[in-house]
Amino acid sequence: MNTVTHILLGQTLSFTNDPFSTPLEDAVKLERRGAVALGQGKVLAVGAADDITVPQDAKVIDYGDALIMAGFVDAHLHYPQTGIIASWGKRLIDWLNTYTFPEETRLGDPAYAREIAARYFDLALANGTTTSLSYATIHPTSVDAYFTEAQSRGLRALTGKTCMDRNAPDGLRDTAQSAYDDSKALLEKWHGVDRLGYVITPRFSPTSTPEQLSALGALWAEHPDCLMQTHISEQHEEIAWVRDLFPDARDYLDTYEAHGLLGERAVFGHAIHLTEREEDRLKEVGAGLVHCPTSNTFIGSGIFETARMKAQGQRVGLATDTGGGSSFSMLRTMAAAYELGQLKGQPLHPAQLIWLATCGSAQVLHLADKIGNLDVGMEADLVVLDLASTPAIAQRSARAEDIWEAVFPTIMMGDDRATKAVWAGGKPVSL
Ligand SMILES: Nc1nc2[nH]cnc2c(=O)[nH]1
Ligand SMILES: [Zn+2]
Repeated sequence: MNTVTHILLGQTLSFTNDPFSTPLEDAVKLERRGAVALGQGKVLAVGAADDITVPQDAKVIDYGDALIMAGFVDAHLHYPQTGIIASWGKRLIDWLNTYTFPEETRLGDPAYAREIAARYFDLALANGTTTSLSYATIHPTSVDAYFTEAQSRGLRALTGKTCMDRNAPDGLRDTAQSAYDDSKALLEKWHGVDRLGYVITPRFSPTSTPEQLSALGALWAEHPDCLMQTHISEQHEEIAWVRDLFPDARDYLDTYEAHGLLGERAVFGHAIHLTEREEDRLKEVGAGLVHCPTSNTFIGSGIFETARMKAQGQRVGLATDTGGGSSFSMLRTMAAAYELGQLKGQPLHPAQLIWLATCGSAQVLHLADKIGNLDVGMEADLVVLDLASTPAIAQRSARAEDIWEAVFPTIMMGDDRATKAVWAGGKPVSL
């Protein structure tokens, strides 16, 4: 028997289809005065408040005009870079060497890794992000720190030990064999425990030898239910470097494919400057591409063409890429995606932006049957957004003529002040 423990009242937003390929009226279900019934960590009912019966023992929480929707799913970030977010003036390779690698070295200290993991989840939850797919550092204890923190908060969370056996400083390199052994041990320890998922994680081709890529490809073949995440085609200098390092590869994607690191459960961060062959192959395989718009402008990488990639039939998610990205907020990230779309003459509709930050990312993570949408049977990970969280936003949303005009000012100008409440696994999160 499913016992309803909580009824949440407010405006509700659910997706019934992908708004990139389906007209809005058939893609989104909105209730002006909606209700969500929760119990056993799941969504048990969603509908018009008038249509939902409130069991006697259920606690009713009325959020007024606030928007109740699925919690945000951040499909690519680096929790170890929390402390160096917003570091000035470098492009990718310089940025890695100057800011990132020294900070990631510090996470070799398990106590520091625990401190940063806790800080990261505090910030993510304050911004309404309920699931994060993060990179860890090369240190196995950095994976333990992240999973332990997520587990204690009841979160669905994913990460993996970042593997690098070349072109990284002393103290931040493993080997092909130790990357395989450590990843395997962590996978066996954490994958499928509670709401946690292990992700096989070669950082990117420049920091892995062909031997290491092959070792991780072999591990993935032994555990095909895991995701594999890495970076691809973020900056032109990086692509040229990959060409030098892998002279026999057809292109950047081939450096992964040749080593068993391409498949439906692959999650590629950035994917900005792809060749036609790479785009065709990624689509054929059904791999996930993750758009990281604040990172792409912050590091000066280029413009991912979201609308074009979606029209091609690519699987696309959205992410902060903290700390190359300049924010912990998926609202800010949607705003950046909108602005980049404008630069390409392809403005994304607010429904498409929200879909990317929830359903789209969940699809890339192969978790769309569990998270990323407000629907019966889904895990109860929710964010409740105040659509009038600042005077500037409130005065604009006050004259809105429909929900999209009401929500767009929060997408463009909102931050953690818009997070009225967060629910994770059916429980309220204290913010
Ligand atoms: N933005 C970003 N790109 C990368 N490519 C390889 N590592 C990284 C990283 O940490 N951040
Ligand atoms: Zn990244």
